[in-house]
Amino acid sequence: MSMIAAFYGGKSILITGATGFLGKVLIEKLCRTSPDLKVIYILVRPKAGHTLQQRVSQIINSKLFEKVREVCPNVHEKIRAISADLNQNDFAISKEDMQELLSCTNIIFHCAATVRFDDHLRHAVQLNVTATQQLLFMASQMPKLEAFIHISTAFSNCNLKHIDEVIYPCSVEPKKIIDSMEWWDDAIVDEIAPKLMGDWPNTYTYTKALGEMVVQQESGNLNIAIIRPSIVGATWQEPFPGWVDNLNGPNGMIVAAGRGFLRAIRASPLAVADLIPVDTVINLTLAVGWYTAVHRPKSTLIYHCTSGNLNPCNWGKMGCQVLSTFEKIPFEKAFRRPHADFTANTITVHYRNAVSHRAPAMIYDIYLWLTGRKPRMTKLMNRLLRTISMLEYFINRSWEWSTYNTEMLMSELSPEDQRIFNFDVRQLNWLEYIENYVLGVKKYLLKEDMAGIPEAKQHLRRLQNIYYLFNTVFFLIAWRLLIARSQIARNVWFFIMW
Ligand SMILES: CCCCCCCCCCCCCCCCCCCCCCCC(=O)SCCNC(=O)CCNC(=O)[C@H](O)C(C)(C)COP(=O)(O)OP(=O)(O)OC[C@H]1O[C@@H](n2cnc3c(N)ncnc32)[C@H](O)[C@@H]1OP(=O)(O)O
Ligand SMILES: NC(=O)C1=CN([C@@H]2O[C@H](COP(=O)(O)OP(=O)(O)OC[C@H]3O[C@@H](n4cnc5c(N)ncnc54)[C@H](OP(=O)(O)O)[C@@H]3O)[C@@H](O)[C@H]2O)C=CC1
Repeated sequence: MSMIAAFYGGKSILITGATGFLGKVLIEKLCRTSPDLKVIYILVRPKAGHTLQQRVSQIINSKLFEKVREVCPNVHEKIRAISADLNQNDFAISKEDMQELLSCTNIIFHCAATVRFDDHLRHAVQLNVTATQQLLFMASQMPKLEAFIHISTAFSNCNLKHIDEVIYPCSVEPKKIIDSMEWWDDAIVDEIAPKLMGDWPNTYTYTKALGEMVVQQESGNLNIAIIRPSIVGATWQEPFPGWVDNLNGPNGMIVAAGRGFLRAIRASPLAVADLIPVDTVINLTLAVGWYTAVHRPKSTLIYHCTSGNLNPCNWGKMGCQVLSTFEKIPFEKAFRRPHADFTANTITVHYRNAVSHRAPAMIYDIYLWLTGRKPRMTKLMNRLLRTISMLEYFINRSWEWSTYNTEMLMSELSPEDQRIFNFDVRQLNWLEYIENYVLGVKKYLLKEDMAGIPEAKQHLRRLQNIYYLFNTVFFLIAWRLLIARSQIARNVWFFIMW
């Protein structure tokens, strides 16, 4: 019998960020392995014209929950959506709901965050720092609370090269920043942000570091643990390989490369690609929840959920495998035949952006304009280049994360739990994982049918022929202009003809 699965039986669990990438996989695994849990409270905001109930139904009826619907047919009754906005005071939760949460919750998993790199500092502080502080305050009023698990990121200290499982202080106290945000106007925040952020590359990583400090400072008597995943990718094994549903991190780049938009990216092929499958993160999270509640460690433990020091893979190997998977499993509606490489220096990057990214987009827009359609490719390409510029920081450096606590926890699990809640990334076969990842992007993110593969291959052959034709015409025109202007070129031409 799994001790972890049994532990969650009969429990009332509160999850923030339940509608996000990690949140959905967390609920899925909880409901599948502990169908006898009492209730999962999820804090959800109405969004994009959907009510809370519609949002929950969408999740439960999705492909990801296929197995859960078999194991736990009453899953609808297990999940109780509570209307909440983490940007509001008391999260705008009604009095009755708040009362129920305070009196019943046993475990909290805090996943909600803004993961945008370019978010305004005020908004990032509000969600990643102030909301964490408020949730801790709520937790301190919960008499039945056994554990509070905070999801952070391995990049919260990306300004360091070697990172231990400890909290590193930021130069300005988070409380001071929270207070200042109340009276600083946006102009002041914009001016002061670079100074506050120092060598953090974006507001996301900086505010996640502040969030950890808040957890440490406000932990009081709570049983708290922090999990720091690196770049979270598609599922490795559960509930099935390759599931992914957003464009964050590598996902958007795989789409852009597979559709032929992405031709070159500034990256160090030898830098470690510290990817971690989302089901591995969730298995560790559930194991940490159990361990923190049952063993009650004296201090707040931090768990690195990374792959680099146990089973490293670099961007070069990953890129090659992504491209070779496109040969077998091409994406539909490609703009150009997929082909991309890594560039190293700034001059090459500018050259490749002009020649391989902007020029084809402009040519295609001219074609759209000439055929009476709205040009859109240049705009799309500019967006892609902006996204790449934000990701570059993470693909040109390597970090070392120590994983003592994570390895300690692995050794504490029974063989049964090690199997059901596997977070041993040493068993991961990268080539197989990446192939399933690309396949998952095609099936679950782009919603493409496998039956369309022959047609997609034919489309790529057509694109190849257009490419050859275009190059031939371009070469002939260039050559014709050259021989019209240069005696040497004319001599070469007559020599060849002769
Ligand atoms: C030797 C051979 C070499 C071969 C090379 C070829 C290889 C191919 C690929 C290999 C993979 C390499 C990839 C490297 C990726 C590395 C990632 C590192 C990430 C480190 C993360 C740290 C981990 C974390 O803790 S947090 C989680 C990560 N967070 C994010 O990723 C968020 C990043 N996103 C943002 O900050 C924003 O979305 C931003 C700034 C990028 C874009 O903002 P903008 O306002 O312009 O757009 P949005 O409003 O967000 O969206 C508008 C529109 O665009 C669509 N979109 C969004 N993101 C992407 C994207 N990445 N790609 C494509 N499209 C995107 C979005 O859906 C919207 O579409 P609509 O139709 O308008 O709704
Ligand atoms: N994805 C990754 O690569 C990594 C993620 N992490 C961490 O994991 C956690 C989860 O990330 P991930 O699942 O990828 O993120 P997502 O962006 O997919 O999900 C974010 C979640 O937070 C919720 N949320 C955002 N703002 C509010 C608000 N004002 N009120 C209520 N809920 C809100 C979102 O709800 P809604 O659906 O309404 O927007 C969504 O459920 C984060 O803490 C992140 O820092 C760490 C390392 C890597």
